[in-house]
Amino acid sequence: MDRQTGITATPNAPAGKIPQPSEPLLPDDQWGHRAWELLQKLRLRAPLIQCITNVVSMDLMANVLLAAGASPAMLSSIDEISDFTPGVDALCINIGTLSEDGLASMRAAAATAAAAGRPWVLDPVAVNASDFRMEACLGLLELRPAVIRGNASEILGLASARRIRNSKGVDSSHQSFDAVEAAKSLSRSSGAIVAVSGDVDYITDGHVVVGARNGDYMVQKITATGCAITALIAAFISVEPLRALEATACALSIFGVAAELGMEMAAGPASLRMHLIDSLDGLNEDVLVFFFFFFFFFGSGAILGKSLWASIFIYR
Ligand SMILES: Nc1ncnc2c1ncn2[C@@H]1O[C@H](COP(=O)(O)OP(=O)(O)OP(=O)(O)O)[C@@H](O)[C@H]1O
Ligand SMILES: Cc1ncsc1CCO
Ligand SMILES: [Mg+2]
Repeated sequence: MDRQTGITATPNAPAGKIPQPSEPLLPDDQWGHRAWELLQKLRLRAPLIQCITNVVSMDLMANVLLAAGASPAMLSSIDEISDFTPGVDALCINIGTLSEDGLASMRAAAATAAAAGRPWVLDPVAVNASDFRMEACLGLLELRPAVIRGNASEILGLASARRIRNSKGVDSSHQSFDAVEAAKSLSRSSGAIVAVSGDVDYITDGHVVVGARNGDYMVQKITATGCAITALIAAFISVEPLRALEATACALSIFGVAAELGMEMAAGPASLRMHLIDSLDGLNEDVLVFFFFFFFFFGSGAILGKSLWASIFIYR
């Protein structure tokens, strides 16, 4: 496991078989540096990210993208896609508040992005809730997303192409670990990198599985954080499209670092939302070390229990 970010690279293959990653896998001790490097690259390029997303997530998603250094655009009318989408750096599609019109826009935008060589990512929110959603997602998969990010229940349902019974809407009824095999199978069938969020986030190209441990339990209490992370993944892969597994893991980890840092200042979900955005803005390795010492001497002491902080400290 990389000490700085908590990312673990696990060649998850049957005994005796050598995993065949879609991209060369970083050695364990290089993931931390890579995450910061990609965040820096993102800030320098300020990629334009189009998001066709649900009405609940729009504000948080746009603010998370801005704080990370990207340029969000929540344009969703089908009449604007041919003008706008070919010029974006990446596209994020989220079916959270799906409608017939919305789906037509999503399909047109995904096809346009793909034709223009722009990567697009899919967030299959509540895919188990209705046949309409499941069929919409299965149709979108044919348009070849670069990354699919969902919670465990969503990935389990989408991987089997059948609605799972004990799901409860937009929140997960499963642990991320339970969806690892489903994620691998979905990745192989769709050709996309698949990320499952949860206490540990798992990311796979169908051959190897990478885990990212950063984050805080309280993040789940803020609606649309998963949606915002999917948009952040779009921003990361736009600056490193040929290493989408790496970029996806780094995006999840960086968001988790911001959540851990934000949690040091938060009293609950509402203030965490604010502090998370503040933390992501301007976050870099040096800032993190400064905050580590600050909270170590003046904070609650909770910092000592966090893998990131302890790891970063030991790493240095
Ligand atoms: N049990 C947990 N402990 C710590 N962090 C968690 C836990 N569950 C989820 N998270 C974190 O919460 C964030 C959102 O993930 P989650 O799985 O809740 O997405 P989601 O269900 O798609 O969210 P939403 O639909 O509200 O956007 C991720 O950063 C994830 O790492
Ligand atoms: C609560 C909610 N309902 C539809 S989308 C959404 C945001 C979290 O996915
Ligand atoms: Mg979700």
